[in-house]
Amino acid sequence: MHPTDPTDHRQTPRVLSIAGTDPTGGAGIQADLKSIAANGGYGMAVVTALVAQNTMGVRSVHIPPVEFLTEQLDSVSDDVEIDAVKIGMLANSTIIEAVADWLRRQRPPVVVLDPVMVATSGDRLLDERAVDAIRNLVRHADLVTPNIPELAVLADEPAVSRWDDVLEQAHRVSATYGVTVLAKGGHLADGSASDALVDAGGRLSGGRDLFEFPGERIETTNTHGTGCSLSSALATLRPQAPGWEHAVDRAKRWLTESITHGAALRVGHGNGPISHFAGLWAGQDGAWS
Ligand SMILES: Nc1ncnc2c1ncn2[C@@H]1O[C@H](COP(=O)(O)OP(=O)(O)O)[C@@H](O)[C@H]1O
Ligand SMILES: Cc1ncc(COP(=O)(O)O)c(N)n1
Repeated sequence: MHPTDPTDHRQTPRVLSIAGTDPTGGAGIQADLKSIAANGGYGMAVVTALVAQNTMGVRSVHIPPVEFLTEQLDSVSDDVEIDAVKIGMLANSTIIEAVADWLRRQRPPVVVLDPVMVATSGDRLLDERAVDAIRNLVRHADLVTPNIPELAVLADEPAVSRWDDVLEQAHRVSATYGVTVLAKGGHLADGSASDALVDAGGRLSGGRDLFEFPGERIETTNTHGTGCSLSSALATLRPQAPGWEHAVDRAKRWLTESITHGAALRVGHGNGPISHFAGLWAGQDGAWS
């Protein structure tokens, strides 16, 4: 039963995305809102940066004054009880500080941080000088979801390419920052796309420090926004699930189906988007009454 069923007293999670934009709808805030809806949440969004981008790359970035960011954040939290927040593109250290300040004042029960640094196209989305600030922000999160290059930056170590090394690096990041880590294997070169939930403090169910989520690489170029979509799905599912591993298991199954059906959308000429509602649409027969 879905939580919006009036006979069901569970609350639909109210989920806030704090992120940049993608006018082609595949990544950033636009992807987050679709992902939150597809996973049973009520989506809200605060924009950190306006990004002129498409499936082929980033053209330019416009950053509104930081006071306006704080005004947006307070507008939401002064009015709405937020069950979970997903933080994505933050662009520079001034924005990171403003989000950290707001978290100190208004911390929602679930905070997922996707430490966005570089787009799939290779364009930078975080100022190189802001790396220390993002490392500090990790300490405010419950879950951080780095891809392999981002994991290495957080660890302040060279990037690794073997899965066992990824797990060890994720363990060190978890211990250093006191945070649960979802290490994402989408950048592995061996035909797999496995992820792993790692917590050096044994905060996972049963006091475990590792849950692995094996996955096979789908042959597709529709991977724009996979990280954005996964982190918002996790922020949405965590308030509904008994533990992080349950949320990751469901999110990964949903993401795999959404990646599989991305190409059918025929959006753009580069790295296309995923199909966030493929599972929902599969249940519709298409006949008009
Ligand atoms: N080609 C693919 N086939 C299946 N799963 C994928 C593929 N590419 C990425 N994923 C999955 O998408 C999610 C995002 O992974 P990744 O690409 O590593 O992060 P990011 O989008 O932040 O760079 C992970 O769950 C990863 O396993
Ligand atoms: C505004 C914004 N945020 C994040 C990404 C990264 O996307 P991906 O999930 O493909 O790494 C992006 N391209 N644009």
